[in-house]
This record gives sequence, C-alpha cells and structure tokens, in this order.
Amino acid sequence: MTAALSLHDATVRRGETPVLRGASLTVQPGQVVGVVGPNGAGKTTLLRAALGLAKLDSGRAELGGRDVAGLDEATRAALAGYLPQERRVGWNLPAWRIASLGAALKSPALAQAVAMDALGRVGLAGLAERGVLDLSGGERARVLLARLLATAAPLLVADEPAAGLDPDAQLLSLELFGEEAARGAAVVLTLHDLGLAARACDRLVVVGSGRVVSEGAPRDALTPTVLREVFGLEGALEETSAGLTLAARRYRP
Ligand SMILES: Nc1ncnc2c1ncn2[C@@H]1O[C@H](COP(=O)(O)OP(=O)(O)OP(=O)(O)O)[C@@H](O)[C@H]1O
Repeated sequence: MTAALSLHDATVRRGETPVLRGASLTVQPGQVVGVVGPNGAGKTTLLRAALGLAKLDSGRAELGGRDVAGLDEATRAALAGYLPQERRVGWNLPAWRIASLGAALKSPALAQAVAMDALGRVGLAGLAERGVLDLSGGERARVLLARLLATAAPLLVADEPAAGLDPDAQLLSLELFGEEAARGAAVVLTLHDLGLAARACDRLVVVGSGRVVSEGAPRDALTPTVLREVFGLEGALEETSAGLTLAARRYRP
C-alpha cells in the first residue's frame, strides 16, 4: 500500500539551529497517528515539513508516494487537507462559506452542501449563517474543523484540533477523525492531552527536541520512562472504563 505521508530522515533548520533532526514518519491510509511532545519540541515543524510547507535541509517528504518538492500547491491540496495551529480568519464570512473553502474545487452548490454536512458533523448546523468572527473561539475552531472535513482528502493533518474545544467537542472531534480513517483517510494529529491522544490514536509518535524519540501503539510509545524524560512527568497511562487515561504528576527528582 502506498503511504499517504512519508517523511524520511528530515532535518529542518531555523537559522543555524536544527529544530527537526533526522525525523522519519510514515502514515498509511486508515490510520490515526498522534504526534505528541512538549512545547517547542518540533511537532508543527514535522507536520509542515511532511506537507512541503517547511524547507528540508536534508531528507525527503512524500505525499501519496510523490516527492512533495515536485508537486504544485493544487496537487498538494488535493492530496492533503491541513488544519494549521493558528485559528486565524480574516473576513467575517458566514460559517458555511468558510467551511466550503475546503471543497473549493467542487461546484458552488456542491461545495455548499458539503460544507453544511461538515458543519452538521461538528454540531454547528444551527450557526451556519453566522459570521465566523461573531462566533466564540471554540465555535470558530469547529468551523475550521468542518473546513478540514469538507476536503475529504486522502490525508488529513490537524495541528492541535482539540485546542479550545469543550470536553464533549474534543471527544467528538476525535470520533470524527476515527470516522475519516474508517473511510480510508490517513489522519495525523498533534495533541497535548496525552490521555486523549492515547485513546483516539492507533499509533503515537513522541517528538522531543526535534527528534522522534519513540513510536508505536500508545502504551509502547508513552512508557513511564518517556513520560519522565520527554515530558517531565511521573506516572503512566492507565486503562479505565473510559479507555486509556494519563495518571501523572510533575516529576521532581
Ligand atoms: N520562525 C521561527 N524562527 C525561529 N525559530 C522557530 C520559528 N518557528 C519555530 N521555531 C522554533 O522551532 C522549534 C519547534 O517549533 P514547533 O512550532 O515545531 O514546536 P511544537 O512542538 O509544535 O510546539 P507547540 O507545542 O508549542 O506548538 C521551537 O524551538 C521554536 O521556537
């Protein structure tokens, strides 16, 4: 099977400083992969490198088996939907219009129908006509999530999709990514809630100081040692009636 995303031994520098150091990541269709790590670890840089949005100093990035360096923007957009970390929207357009931008290559009528469906999935059908700048922060985040869903791209990449969402909406958003994976999409998410990440992702990739330091099924990737050494936490993932949950406190040697 051709990987939806693959990054091979990628290094990215900011000035002289490498902020991504020899990172590799492969994501297959149907998988939900969580990228986790402390602030400044390099998660966003890794996603942007994989999408061809951050220049590689060395290594290679492929989308759908094709080197991103040789792809134009329209082809990259067809291969991957991207929800950036910044929830910036310039114009106070109705929510449905912003969501329909995800389906901009479709006819206007179809794009509107796709947008309305996506807004319904994120629980915002009732606010479809409201200007996005007149929504709460969490509501606006849902609109942008709807825009991502509207792409129906073979790869969905979301940088902190749960940020600013209430607990129910956080769980809903992860359920929706599960549905997207079930239709065959490859999904890559960054998440700071490690319990949520462990519950919602098939695989976790732990990034620390620009390197992939561990990778695998949630319990294999987030061991007590990784929690301590990468996140400065003392504790473990524990199985509960709600699924895996993080029981941890700050580590003080
Ligand atoms: N434009 C920039 N110029 C210089 N350094 C940058 C720039 N953008 C990011 N960095 C640095 O690159 C490193 C990785 O940043 P990145 O945004 O990838 O981290 P992250 O893991 O996504 O963090 P967070 O969880 O805080 O969003 C950080 O040390 C950051 O300060």
